Amino acid sequence: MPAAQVTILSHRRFSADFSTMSTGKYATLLPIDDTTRKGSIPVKQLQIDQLDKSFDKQIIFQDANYTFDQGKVYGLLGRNGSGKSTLFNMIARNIPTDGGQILIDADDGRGPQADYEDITVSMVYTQPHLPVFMTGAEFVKFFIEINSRRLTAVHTSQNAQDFLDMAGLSEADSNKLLRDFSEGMRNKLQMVVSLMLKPPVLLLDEPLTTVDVVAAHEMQQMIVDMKADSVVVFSTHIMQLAQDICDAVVLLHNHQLEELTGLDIHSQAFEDAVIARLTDEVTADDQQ
Ligand SMILES: Nc1ncnc2c1ncn2[C@@H]1O[C@H](COP(=O)(O)OP(=O)(O)OP(=O)(O)O)[C@@H](O)[C@H]1O
Repeated sequence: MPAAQVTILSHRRFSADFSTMSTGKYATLLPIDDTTRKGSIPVKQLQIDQLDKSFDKQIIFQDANYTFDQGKVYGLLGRNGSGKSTLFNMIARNIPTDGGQILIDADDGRGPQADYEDITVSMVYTQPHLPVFMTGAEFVKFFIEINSRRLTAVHTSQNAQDFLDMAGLSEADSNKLLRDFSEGMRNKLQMVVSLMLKPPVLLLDEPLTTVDVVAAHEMQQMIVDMKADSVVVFSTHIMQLAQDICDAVVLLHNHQLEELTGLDIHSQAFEDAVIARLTDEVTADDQQ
C-alpha cells in the first residue's frame, strides 16, 4: 500500500505528513501531554479477534484471529500484497476494520479493550516521512523536546548527537537536511527515535531493508531488547532476519493469521514449511 502519512507516533487522531508540514503544525498534532500520558501503561496482549477487511471486492482479512503477547518478538510473514501493512495500519487505527475487533489488554485491570486511545502504538515504516526541511540534529532536538516527559531521564539528559550517534550518523551527516539523507540514514534515524520512546506496542513494517549490515545488526539487538517491555511485531520478507530475531513467526495467508508451530525456527524444515504454506496462497491481488 502507499506509504502512510505517519512516521514516529501513529495514532488516529494525530497522523501527520512530515514531508509537507511546518514545525508548528507538527507540534500541534503531537500534544505533549497526551503522548506523555499514553505509553505509561504496559500492555500484556494485542488480540486480533474475527477481523475482516476488504478493499472494494478484494478480501484482505476474513475472520482472522491471533493473539500477540508481550515478551516476544513476532515475525509477520506473507506474500506481497497479503495485507501486512494493512494489518499494522488497522492496529495503529490509521484505517478502520470492516468487522471483528482489535483489542489491547493493558496492565490496568480493565481487561482487553477495543478502545485503546490511551495506549501508544508506534509504527516504524519502510519509507519514513520525516520533516525534510529539518537537519538530522534539528529533528532529534525537536523530537526530544516534544517527547521530553515520555523519554526517560537518561534519554533527556543526552544531547541530540547521542541519539544521532546511535543511528550511526556523524556530525557532518547530522547537519544535513533530512531531504539530503540517504534512505538508509532516514530509516536508521526513524528506528532510533521510535525505539527510544519504548512504546508498549511496536509495529515494524520491513524497517531494516535499507540499512547497512552494521546498523542492521545493532538495530536487531535494539528490537530484541524491546520485547521486555513491549508487544513487538515485525514484518519482513527476509527469512533469515525472522529466524535471527523472532520468537514466533506468524503467517498471513489466505486472509488468516497463523503461527507456524512445532518446528525449530532455525531449521531448514521451518523455512521449507513457510515457503510451502505461502506458495499455497491465493494472494489478494490474484482475486482481482
Ligand atoms: N487504501 C487502499 N485501497 C485499495 N487497496 C488497498 C489499499 N491499501 C492496500 N490495498 C491493497 O491491499 C492489499 C494488501 O496491501 P498491503 O500493503 O497491506 O500488503 P503487504 O502485505 O504489506 O504487501 P508488501 O509485502 O508488498 O509490502 C494489496 O493488494 C493493496 O493493493
